Amino acid sequence: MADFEGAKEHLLSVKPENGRAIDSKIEVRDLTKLSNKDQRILNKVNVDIPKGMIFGVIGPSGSGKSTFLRALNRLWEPPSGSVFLDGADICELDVLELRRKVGMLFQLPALFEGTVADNIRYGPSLKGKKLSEEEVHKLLALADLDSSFFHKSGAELSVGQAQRVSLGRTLANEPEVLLLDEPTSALDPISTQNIEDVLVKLKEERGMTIIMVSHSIKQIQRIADMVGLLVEGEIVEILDANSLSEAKHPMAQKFLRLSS
Ligand SMILES: Nc1ncnc2c1ncn2[C@@H]1O[C@H](COP(=O)(O)OP(=O)(O)OP(=O)(O)O)[C@@H](O)[C@H]1O
Repeated sequence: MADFEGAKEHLLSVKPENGRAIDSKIEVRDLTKLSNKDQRILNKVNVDIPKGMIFGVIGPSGSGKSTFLRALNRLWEPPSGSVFLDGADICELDVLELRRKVGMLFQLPALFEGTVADNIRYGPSLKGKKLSEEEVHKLLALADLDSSFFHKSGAELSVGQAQRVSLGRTLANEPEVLLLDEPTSALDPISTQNIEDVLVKLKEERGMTIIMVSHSIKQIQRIADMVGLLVEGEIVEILDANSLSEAKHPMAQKFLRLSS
């Protein structure tokens, strides 16, 4: 397991606005989003996410978790505030290149027509690269799918299998960061565990930075290193995933009490 103790201490002790955290992969500064009716969906969110960490995002329904996640690969453009990837403002990066580096997985998998191999090959093909059979098999294995899936049609897969193909398709772009929006909420416990195992492996073996929204406190405790608690569009606390009971914000305490 990677040693995050220094990064954790730093994250817990330094206010992001006071400067860049050590080895941050993602820095979010004063990220704000208003709704059409001028309601604050996100309100000056500041957070530094260290490289190679699984960072969980939890909070009540409607608190802005998905909106936060979607800002990180420009599924919406921040009207106010900034997001930096390795110190570079993401608004200054080519958006397709950004989305290769910062891959995203949603609650429900949406596969393209065709075989599993077609799906896995899709991202690289946009850059003119055709993955070899061996490369596809490696990606299948990485997503915990055996070689029998290669020729299967996306339409004949279970939701759990399709979610793993989605993960393999995202990994084919060789992302450095994975954004996951409740990726296991539609899955049974076994499929959930398969995905969790893959995520932990990606972190430990590839140093991938993973940011995951989840409604499951238990899941966050199982796999996350740090957790950001979003309440009414604000990150009110950042905690060690093993110390959620130490939350001090009253809404955070209430949310955690009712969720456990
Ligand atoms: N494009 C939009 N226009 C207006 N309001 C929006 C838009 N997108 C989201 N919202 C509102 O912003 C708030 C936050 O939504 P978001 O989906 O980010 O919350 P969430 O924490 O992910 O919720 P959940 O846990 O239920 O998925 C909600 O009140 C939602 O209705």
